[in-house]
Amino acid sequence: MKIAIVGTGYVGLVTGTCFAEIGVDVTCVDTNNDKIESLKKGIIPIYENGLEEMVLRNIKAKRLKFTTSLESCLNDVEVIFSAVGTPPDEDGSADLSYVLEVARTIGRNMNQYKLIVTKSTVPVGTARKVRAVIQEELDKRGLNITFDVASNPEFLKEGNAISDFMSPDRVVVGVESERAEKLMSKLYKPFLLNNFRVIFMDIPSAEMTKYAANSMLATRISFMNDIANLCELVGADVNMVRSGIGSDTRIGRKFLYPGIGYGGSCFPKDVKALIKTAEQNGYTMRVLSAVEEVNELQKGALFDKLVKQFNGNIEGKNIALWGLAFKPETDDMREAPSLVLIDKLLEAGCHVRVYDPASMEECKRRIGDIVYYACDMYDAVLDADVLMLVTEWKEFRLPSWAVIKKTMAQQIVLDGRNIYDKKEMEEFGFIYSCIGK
Ligand SMILES: NC(=O)C1=CN([C@@H]2O[C@H](COP(=O)(O)OP(=O)(O)OC[C@H]3O[C@@H](n4cnc5c(N)ncnc54)[C@H](O)[C@@H]3O)[C@@H](O)[C@H]2O)C=CC1
Ligand SMILES: O=C(O)[C@H]1O[C@H](OP(=O)(O)OP(=O)(O)OC[C@H]2O[C@@H](n3ccc(=O)[nH]c3=O)[C@H](O)[C@@H]2O)[C@H](O)[C@@H](O)[C@@H]1O
Repeated sequence: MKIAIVGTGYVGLVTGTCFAEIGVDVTCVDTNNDKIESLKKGIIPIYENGLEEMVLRNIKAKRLKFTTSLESCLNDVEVIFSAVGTPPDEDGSADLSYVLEVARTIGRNMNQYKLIVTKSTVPVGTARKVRAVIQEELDKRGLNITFDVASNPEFLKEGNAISDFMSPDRVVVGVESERAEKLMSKLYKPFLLNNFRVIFMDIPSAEMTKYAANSMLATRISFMNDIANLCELVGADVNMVRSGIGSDTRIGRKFLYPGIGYGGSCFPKDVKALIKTAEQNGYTMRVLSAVEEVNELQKGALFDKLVKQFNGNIEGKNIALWGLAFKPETDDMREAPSLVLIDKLLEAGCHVRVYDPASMEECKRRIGDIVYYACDMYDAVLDADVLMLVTEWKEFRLPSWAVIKKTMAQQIVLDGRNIYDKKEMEEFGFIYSCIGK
């Protein structure tokens, strides 16, 4: 089977490579020429565990190709997945210009049946717009060609993308025709041979499912951050509370970790977009507005602890930051809480030394040389008054505290991800504070 994937970002590249891995003939398309030239050589533009080997293997097997021209491969393929970006518009709603541009190119160039699948996260009604744009282009060309549109939102997590895609909890597919349903079943069957978990539904429900899923996960995080903040005030330990409530199977253990707020390219943008969709339909998403508000405040949690620790006198303090990415196992810094923290620290006159195993280049690209980029985690804490743990990378979990203690000017650790043990840290001689304890 031959398919095209348009957009070779986190989602498109993983989708294309995973389909190639199960034997599909895949052409990945992107308008970014540099990206495509690198990919042709097997150099991948993102940090994602296991992806590079898989890309190289499938290029070698000639199942994975890259091009900047959708036109050139369009009439060779039956199914086109669109995985281009849907960034937030100025008012928070999803910007559909890339999605509709892809639809227009398809309408202008297709000569026989196509199934056009939207994988990007898009608001309800987008598939209808995609269909209308393609039809408009076909009408201009005076052609009467049958085509289907489908919605197949993606639920992979960065850092775990390949395994999420290869063995998903479920695949959600919105379709309008039997032909489309058959094609999508055929494509996903190899991933789910012994336990077929493709949930077929109407297209608006599939589009809505994606926003509801991300919003539910964001809600759990903000709820736990609220609980954590209250735990601190009343003398409870949120880690205990988390384990106490998480063992109720109705609640479950996942996504209950308090921290310094959720970031990334999706939770912030998708929560905003759903609030906007409701607004456009005369409804108010009260819970989600609170989720957003709690998250914005939570990004300041470590800074507030720092201010409290020094009774407001933080000017000139040396602060070491471990972690920059919005979560471990990725170099992605979109909406990363670290950026908000760095801003606050610099504005207050602190000196900031940072270290992240994967995001140093990305951070330089975003903020330049306004902070010191340490060569490793130990270099970052040199003469530091305070160490702030921002992203819970594995290599930060069991550091050599004896070395760190000697290196730091003052022994203060503020843990934004609750990965250290308070008692142990105090025994080592550190002043230690985390979230919700
Ligand atoms: N990043 C993630 O973990 C997840 C993202 N999503 C959704 O998937 C969509 C894509 O997200 P990412 O992969 O993170 O975006 P990205 O920004 O990493 O990649 C998008 C790619 O599309 C390309 N592009 C834009 N217009 C194009 C066009 N007309 N033709 C060909 N290529 C074009 C861009 O050059 C870019 O390489 C978004 O809607 C996002 O919300 C869904 C699940 C997970
Ligand atoms: O639509 C998307 O793009 C994706 O968004 C999230 O995936 P991702 O953003 O890659 O990362 P997560 O692991 O969900 O983490 C998001 C943020 O929440 C924070 N988080 C997560 C879990 C938790 O318990 N506590 C918490 O603060 C993380 O630190 C991170 O900043 C969803 O988990 C994916 O299912 C979805 O496909």
